[in-house]
Amino acid sequence: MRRSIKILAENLEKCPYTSATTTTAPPRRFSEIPGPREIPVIGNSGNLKYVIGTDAETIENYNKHLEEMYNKYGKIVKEHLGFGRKYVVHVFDPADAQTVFAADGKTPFIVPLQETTQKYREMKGMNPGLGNLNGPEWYRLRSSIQHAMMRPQSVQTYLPFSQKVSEDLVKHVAEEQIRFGNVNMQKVAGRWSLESAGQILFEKSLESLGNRSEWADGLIELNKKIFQLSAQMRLGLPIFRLFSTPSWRKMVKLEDEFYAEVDRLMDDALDNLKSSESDSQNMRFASYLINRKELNRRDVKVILLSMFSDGLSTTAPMLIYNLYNIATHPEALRKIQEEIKEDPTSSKLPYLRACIKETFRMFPIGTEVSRITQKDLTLSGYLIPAGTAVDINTNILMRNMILFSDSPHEFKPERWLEKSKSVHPFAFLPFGFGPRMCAGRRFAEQDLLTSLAKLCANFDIRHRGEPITQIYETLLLPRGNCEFEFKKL
Ligand code: HEM
Repeated sequence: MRRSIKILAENLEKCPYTSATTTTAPPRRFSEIPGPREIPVIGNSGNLKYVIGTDAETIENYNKHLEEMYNKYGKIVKEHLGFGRKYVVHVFDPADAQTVFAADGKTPFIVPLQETTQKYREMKGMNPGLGNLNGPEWYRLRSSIQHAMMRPQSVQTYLPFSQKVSEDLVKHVAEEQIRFGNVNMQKVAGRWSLESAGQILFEKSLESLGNRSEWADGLIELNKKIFQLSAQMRLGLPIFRLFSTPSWRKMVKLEDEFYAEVDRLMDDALDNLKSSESDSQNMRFASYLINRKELNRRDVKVILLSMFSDGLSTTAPMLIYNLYNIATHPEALRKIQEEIKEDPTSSKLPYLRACIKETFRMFPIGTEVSRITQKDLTLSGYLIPAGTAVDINTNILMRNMILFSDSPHEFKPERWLEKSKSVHPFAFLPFGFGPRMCAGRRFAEQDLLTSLAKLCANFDIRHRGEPITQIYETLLLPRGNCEFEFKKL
């Protein structure tokens, strides 16, 4: 990891943002970090709006609250969460992000994205899963999938399945277009991500893009409700930690329903797969896992469940955001179509890749990448003691005026193709960084590239109506008109 930091840091001198943060003065005290006024018990004055008014609009605008804090207090802000919770330090400077990641060590510690899911799994005697674990148990499970998930060559094994899913998607989109006159991508993207998860994780078609689309819609809706409620409970009063509140009981019911379905899918897959002596390089994911001697069936299920639940809510919105950018920029669609026409079998597609990268920048799926520091650090000149929760606000960083000064809110895929333009290497972190970087990154990138290429090669795509924006529902999910017109070429 140190080497990758070194490589990424090669452009640093060119960045005005970084040099401003370099200082030799002794660090200032933690208590001096700027932030909203603190009120005993409640914590930050800013928390009041979440405690008093956990209405949907307040929660949905949490990302705007972060932006306001950045505008008001600057590139480092301290917030006390109140009600027995501790401080979180928000950083909005890529140089600080680099310092935090450099200190990650072999087992970076994180604050779980969904505390409610962690609590539910603990209550049921389940392992909390990759994205909620810390320490040696996280390391043991993560090491066992590193080879199969993170090496580009390993993920290539799944290319034929990804291509099959993209062909099913094209067929499904054409049918929906004829049937409804427009395609509701909120539904179709969810079915697509479920189908892809089935192929990768359960080694079979779930027929989500075929005759089981209603079943798929039900599971996706359930997952959406869990994310919405989880956002409310994360920002509201944390009474559910102590008592069984109505929200907690509702959450347990939703999670029960979700796990009953996923458990059945995992058991079906594992009962049908056998241990094999064949070359593990060419095995699909579940087969690869059951052939790992260090993993028992329970471990395999923990990994499958983590991958399933983390993948379901991320790739579907990313497909929608990509389609939106492409459909609202006809010249970009034309360039993608020309690129594909020139070399129909190539998977290089530099222009489409730049469009995807630009969409990750403009529509980040998460508000932050979190870490709990394991040693004392100096961030923006302030001393941060070990054990502090630090949120690296990727959402703000990737649309920052200084870092993307020419046009942070414009869709400009060309910025990723122009070699002369240097972007701070820690300003663009859609998948996080280091040993805890998104475990599904390669799958997500491959699926998006393959399916977007297929859609662009087959259709002229149009978006009309209310623009798509983002709202906070634990992740940053689409709001606006997600209906598209797909005209067969
Ligand atoms: C397009 C989509 C996606 C984005 C932008 C995304 C982003 C992220 C980010 C930012 C993290 C935290 C990384 C860190 O702390 O440094 C993460 C973690 C994770 N992601 Fe993704 N993700 C995506 C898709 C997926 C998919 C498709 C899967 C599964 C197939 C997946 C599985 C996971 C898992 C298991 C973790 C936890 C890793 C750990 O803590 O060891 N993600 N993702």
